[in-house]
Amino acid sequence: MVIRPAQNIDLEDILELAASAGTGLTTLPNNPETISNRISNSQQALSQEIKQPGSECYFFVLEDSEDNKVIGTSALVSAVGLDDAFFSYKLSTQVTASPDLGIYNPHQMLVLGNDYTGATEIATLFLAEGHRGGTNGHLLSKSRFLFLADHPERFSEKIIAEMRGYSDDNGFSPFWEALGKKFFKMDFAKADAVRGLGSNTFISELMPKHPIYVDMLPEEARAVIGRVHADTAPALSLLKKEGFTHQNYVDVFDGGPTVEVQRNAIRTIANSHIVELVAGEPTGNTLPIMISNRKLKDYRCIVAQSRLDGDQLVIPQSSIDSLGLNAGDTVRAVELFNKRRTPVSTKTQ
Ligand SMILES: NC(=[NH2+])NCCC[C@H](N)C(=O)O
Repeated sequence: MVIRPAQNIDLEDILELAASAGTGLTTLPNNPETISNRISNSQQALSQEIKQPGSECYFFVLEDSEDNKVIGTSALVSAVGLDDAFFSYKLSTQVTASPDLGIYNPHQMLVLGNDYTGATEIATLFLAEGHRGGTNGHLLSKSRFLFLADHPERFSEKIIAEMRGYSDDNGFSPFWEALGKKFFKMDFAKADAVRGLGSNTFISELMPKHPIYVDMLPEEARAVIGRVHADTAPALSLLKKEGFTHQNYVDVFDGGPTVEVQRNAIRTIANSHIVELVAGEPTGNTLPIMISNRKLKDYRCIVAQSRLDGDQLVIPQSSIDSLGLNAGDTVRAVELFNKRRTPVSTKTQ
């Protein structure tokens, strides 16, 4: 299993994954034009010298190198909201009180804003059913952090993840039904698909202009504010272990949580080391180690069983080959599982 940048030849495999992802995985639409633009944007960013984050998207795939099949996707957007406004709802508090009457009422309000403008977004995490569990989901998600660590000038200090919000098996979102639908006059799948094409202009045009009092929404909608899609729960728990926290921002369409972290606080980055590759069979107690070759266009990231306790990392020659490196080259490596926790399966984010 190898992480590498997406290429044009992956288009068909990626569309197959997109078709199986269903509604709500906004940035992986089943649309050939959007996906192929994203691949080109990514290829271009990887071959340019970039000194500060812009609207680049780095699009990665997880390839099963045995049959050259792409089984997962993930991406990094350098900075959101620079070409187009990036919207979130902030859950803020307003207190109305009348001490004379003995009435005290804290209200939650949904306030529309662009507070995450300029932040780096991790997105588009999807792993084919049948490959979930084990190390794949962790490699897909966390390889982005090793990439961030080696190319900091391309990204912001603040990293966010919009988690896919709650919707049922039929793609029905109670939050959308109660709120967005009244203003957009379309169902959730359609709104999510339009957003997936990459433009947020219709959000500025159609979203309600005033804050929304949460108390005035029906119970079914209130209940899913800040809740994730069932397939996304493992991805959220992984990000929380990396240090991401929820600061009361939610998605404007489905109420899913947006989580954030300062780049250098990300555990995978903080615990990673630059080490020299040695070809061989590791001895003693080995653990899954995530290893990045630290490159751009030729970026590769893998997991190999080894031990990370010095300046050198012993892995088989075949693993060195899949990184496109030679013995003696340096890599960035980290134990894949924080604090040796048991793996959970990761599906979508
Ligand atoms: N429906 C949502 N809350 N979508 C937000 C984005 C979900 C996911 N992070 C993605 O990249 O597509």
